[in-house]
Amino acid sequence: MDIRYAVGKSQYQRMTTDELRNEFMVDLFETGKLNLLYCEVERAIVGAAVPTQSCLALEAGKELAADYFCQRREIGVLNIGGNGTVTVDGTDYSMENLDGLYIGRGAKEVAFQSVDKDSPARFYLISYPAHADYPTKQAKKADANALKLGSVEDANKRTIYQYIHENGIKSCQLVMGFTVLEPGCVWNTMPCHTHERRTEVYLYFGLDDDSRVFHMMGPGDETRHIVMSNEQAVISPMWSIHSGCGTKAYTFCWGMGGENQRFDDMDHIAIKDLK
Ligand SMILES: O=C(O)C(=O)C[C@H](O)C(=O)CO
Ligand SMILES: [Zn+2]
Repeated sequence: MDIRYAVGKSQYQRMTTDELRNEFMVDLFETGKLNLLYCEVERAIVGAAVPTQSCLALEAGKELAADYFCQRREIGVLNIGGNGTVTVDGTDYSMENLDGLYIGRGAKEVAFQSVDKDSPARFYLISYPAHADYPTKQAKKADANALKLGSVEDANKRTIYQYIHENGIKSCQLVMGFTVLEPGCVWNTMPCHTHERRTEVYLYFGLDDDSRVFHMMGPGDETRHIVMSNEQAVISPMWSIHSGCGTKAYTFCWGMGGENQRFDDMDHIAIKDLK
């Protein structure tokens, strides 16, 4: 597992494009592999599993000094690919496109499988340390708390589907879901915000080869952007906005961990104050 150390605000001010990409952008989807990245920020682990012929088992790795991955951790899973299965301690969860799964602390064996190796499942994972056991539970788009935000005039009409949150699937600190932009809408989270109480990771997906999302980051008065392509994730530290503008509509998975789970606990920044 690679480790990504945290970058401070003052270091950020002087970083080049390549340095920003190397420190904050995460590229983990690889056919036939399960790749993980350990982030110092909130001790998040971000991962991607794309099983083909055989199933891929989630191992703790030496970085966790644990008997198994979920000994002290919880995980959120989102399938952004073809049909697949996640097996948790002998129970199979069938995962269609955009199905989610919360895996609680204490689950000993977790494995990922595809139904069709030519149209594999693409599992995105986000994990944080957990202090209590909550039951493993599947999430379906039809059961998500759906928040409709934005407008066509502001090019930001979108639906936020909340899976793991205060009033939905229970967790210790993980809050997770995904946001779908309407065709022709390109902005997410604008007007933007920070929330020093939580850090966030975004995974952009549903982009074709020629499309990109300009992910906005940094304090509101000192923004930079990172150009993201399909299935790339980006770490958003506590001091950073997280917003994006695509060359066309896209979808993204957001996941957070930290001090609280209050989705609306945000420090909003007016567009006129951005620099
Ligand atoms: O579309 C949006 O707006 C979002 O999805 C916002 C993120 O979920 C977020 O930043 C939550 O803090
Ligand atoms: Zn946020």
